[in-house]
Amino acid sequence: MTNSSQKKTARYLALESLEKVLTSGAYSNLQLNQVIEKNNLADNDRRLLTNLVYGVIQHRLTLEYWLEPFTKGKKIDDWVKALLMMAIYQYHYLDKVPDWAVTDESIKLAKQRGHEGIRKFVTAILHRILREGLTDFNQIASETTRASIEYSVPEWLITELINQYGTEKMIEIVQSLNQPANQSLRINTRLTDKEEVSRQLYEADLDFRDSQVAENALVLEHGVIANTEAFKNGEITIQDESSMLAVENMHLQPSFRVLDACAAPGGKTVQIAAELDADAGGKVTALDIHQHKIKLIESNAKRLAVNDVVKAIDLDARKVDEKFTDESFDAILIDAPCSGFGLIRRKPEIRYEKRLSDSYNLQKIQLEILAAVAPKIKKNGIITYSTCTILRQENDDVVNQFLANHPEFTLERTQTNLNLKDDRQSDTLTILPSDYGSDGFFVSSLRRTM
Ligand SMILES: C[S@@+](CC[C@H](N)C(=O)[O-])C[C@H]1O[C@@H](n2cnc3c(N)ncnc32)[C@H](O)[C@@H]1O
Repeated sequence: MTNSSQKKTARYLALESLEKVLTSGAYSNLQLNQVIEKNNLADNDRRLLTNLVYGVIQHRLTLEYWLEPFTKGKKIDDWVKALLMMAIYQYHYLDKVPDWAVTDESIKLAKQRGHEGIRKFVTAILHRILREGLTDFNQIASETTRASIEYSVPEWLITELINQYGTEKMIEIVQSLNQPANQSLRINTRLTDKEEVSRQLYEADLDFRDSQVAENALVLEHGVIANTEAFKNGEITIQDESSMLAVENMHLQPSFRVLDACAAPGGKTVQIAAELDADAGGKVTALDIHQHKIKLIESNAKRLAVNDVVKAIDLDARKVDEKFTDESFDAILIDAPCSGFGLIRRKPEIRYEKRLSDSYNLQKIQLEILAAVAPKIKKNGIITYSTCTILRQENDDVVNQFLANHPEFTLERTQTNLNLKDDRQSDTLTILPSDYGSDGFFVSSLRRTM
């Protein structure tokens, strides 16, 4: 146990966080936010902490594979295993930290957290690793198992990605998952425009570029958006570029009555709201099944000064019939609950937690939501169905099954903005995390024709 007078270093905090994520199912991003908020860390310590936590989780299967020959048959505590994985991660992936420093720091941590026996055990294993080196992946006979270990993605997901995209694309996708995610921002067009925001960011010394993917997006190359005046004033908000395409495809008009059926925390509700005008009768009704998330939508709307057109209600979208008459909305967004594989870069542990059966269970809910909401769109209106996953079970399969049961709808080609190359075979749009450095995302446009 730590002596409370000792300051917790970035490595100590990383180890604590890893234990929580790897063994108690904590979410890495929430855990990190909490630790960063609680401990007054210098910038470089914060960066090291984030790098270690994300890095070890991203490469978990690889690190376990490398560690296994050195701990074979030995029973070790979870935190000691996490400490050893963290050391291997630094030896292999962090060029800037010399091996001797990693070894010293790891042994110090072992002593701080454990007893003399553990210190000796960790010291012996680290010295052996440095002496003997790490096992080559070529020793793994099966190609899928090798890809699973090398890219640290469960074997079932490797197989599924090969089935859906082919081997070459699978490799591109899984390689991209361990790259840092783009930091993008959306311009709140209710308050400002891209030119004005660009001027402010330039003056604040932030490096940014135009988005290739979405119209009102900028991508930050360097710096922190949350400290800018534009963020504090609600002129910009943090949102992934690809996720902006759902609302950009709704073809909204200021007077529209809009339903956002799965809305919390409200990222897309506020994007919709920015297009509406209360004086013209515009309004977005935002539903979420979880009551505690409703206030997230409300505070988001307030922060971006669009609360005049937002009404948030806790309601299961499968029960919309209880509250709304048929054909009450000009446009509907179903940003469905999904497996979230498009977000692996931001939540690297997702890949280990889900199974293919989860996608099929979600498909059932997605179809139930679509079927319940369908009568609420006016004739000629569009239901935009989107997810942040890249598996067809929750995307094209859902759309095709819905269309098979609803002849009153047709699939319209989802528009791509700006410079996206458009060689799609399908009218739906799937953006892979390997395409533009954004999150993976799926958008489809279902027009009611009868
Ligand atoms: C992908 S998230 C939505 C993200 C949101 N559109 C945004 O841009 O910030 C899906 C949301 O659907 C909600 N949800 C899940 N099942 C639902 C249901 N049956 N009815 C309404 N909301 C549901 C979840 O609580 C979750 O907040």
